[in-house]
Amino acid sequence: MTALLATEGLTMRFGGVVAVDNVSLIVEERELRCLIGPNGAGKSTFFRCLTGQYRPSAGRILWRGKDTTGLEPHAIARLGIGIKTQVPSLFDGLSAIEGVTLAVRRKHGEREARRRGMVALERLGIGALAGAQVGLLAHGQRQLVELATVVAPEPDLIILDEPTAGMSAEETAGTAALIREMSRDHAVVVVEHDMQFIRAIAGGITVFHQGRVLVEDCAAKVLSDPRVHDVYLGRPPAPQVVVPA
Ligand SMILES: Nc1ncnc2c1ncn2[C@@H]1O[C@H](COP(=O)(O)OP(=O)(O)OP(=O)(O)O)[C@@H](O)[C@H]1O
Repeated sequence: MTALLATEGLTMRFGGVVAVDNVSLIVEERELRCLIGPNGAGKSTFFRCLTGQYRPSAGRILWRGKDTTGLEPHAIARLGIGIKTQVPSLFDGLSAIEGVTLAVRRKHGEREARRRGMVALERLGIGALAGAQVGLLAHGQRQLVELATVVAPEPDLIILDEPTAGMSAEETAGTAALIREMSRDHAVVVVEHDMQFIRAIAGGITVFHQGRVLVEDCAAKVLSDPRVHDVYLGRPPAPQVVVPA
């Protein structure tokens, strides 16, 4: 069967630096995958190639088997890929529902866009914040509204760059649960540093190291792999790594 998203030999060079080195990766429908790795491993560069911010130096990106290498970000969004970068995308002066409605209005009329926006806010547990001004929300709440704008257009694939950055432990646990829930209907790829979050998500993990894929497996195996501990955590595996079923 054709994969939802595939990269073939994806490579990104900056002068003499090979930030992403011949990465072939497959994401299936409704798969939940975390991309992890130490600082400088190439995760952000890979993310930016997938989202159209960078045009790869070599290799291909295939969406449902079709070559989409080098498409601009707006064209990638139109394929059915929802992207959340670390850069805030919402206007401070809008209410949460106005912000989320904007994200859906391209595809639907105002009333239907608002209805879908409300569904997305409720799905993320923040329906009560619909009327709140985005600029006045706490950081974690704002992140959830940003996530709602990504989910509301019902993309087939959601790509998130460090969605829990700056969140409290409670918000991080809540976001992990939400992302697991989202992955029932959407494929989700998450670039993340937070090991608590990665354990809580317990999806598949791809570990980057020096621009390449070092290990790719389920969370339980990856988190107890000595190679991962060597390069990523810099210490031997903990005696017991508990991963939720
Ligand atoms: N625009 C750029 N110009 C030159 N070198 C770059 C550029 N962006 C990234 N690099 C280099 O490419 C390599 C991979 O960087 P990248 O930011 O993708 O890693 P990362 O895994 O996302 O790291 P972090 O977790 O710190 O964000 C690093 O050596 C980095 O210095």
